Amino acid sequence: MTAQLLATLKLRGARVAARKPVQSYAPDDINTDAARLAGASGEDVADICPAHRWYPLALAPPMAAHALGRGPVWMSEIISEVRWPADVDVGFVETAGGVRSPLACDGDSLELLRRLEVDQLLLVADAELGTINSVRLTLAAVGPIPTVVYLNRFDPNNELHELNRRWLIEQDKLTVITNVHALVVAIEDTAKPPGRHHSAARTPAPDCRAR
Ligand SMILES: C[C@H](N)[C@H](N)CCCCCC(=O)O
Repeated sequence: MTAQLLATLKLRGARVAARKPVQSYAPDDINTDAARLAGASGEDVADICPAHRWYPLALAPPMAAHALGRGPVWMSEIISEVRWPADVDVGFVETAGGVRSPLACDGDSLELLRRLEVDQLLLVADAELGTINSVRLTLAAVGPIPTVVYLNRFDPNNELHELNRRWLIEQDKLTVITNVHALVVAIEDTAKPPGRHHSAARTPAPDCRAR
């Protein structure tokens, strides 16, 4: 979804950039998140996610790093590796998992958003049963960051999807978007260049003891 969003913004003339500070993925996944983002933004994939932050194992990144025998992942390091080109209108930071999913031994996606001073959250949620709970829990964790909720795989003919959408708008007073074109318009209306960024195991525990 982020890749489609980037590609559409770019087609409409915006200078876009994406960052994925760390990625983990199934070893047979040849189209990683960073590769998809690079295909959409036109950037070098290593600018999106440095090669040494690729962990080919479907676990949270610090767990994957440990299981692969790689060094520990630290928040300060992955944050210091996030650099933006000078001439960008909209920058996206893509996290991994949910906001409380570990990104590093000493921090999660929520901490990344805070430390990067993200000024807008694009919360991608499933349109299906359970979405209201997960949206509410996420927003409770995140606190007062302007947020757009995007309901992924929304089918307007699906009554549950439509009831979920209306509940989040009417009861929770959220901005809820269900198609990429409406999302593009919302982002174009509110985008600020990054600097203020925009956005978005069964193995042994990782060794996070020593730096
Ligand atoms: C491998 C997968 N696609 C993601 N990159 C990692 C998701 C980690 C979730 C961890 C958790 O919250 O328990």
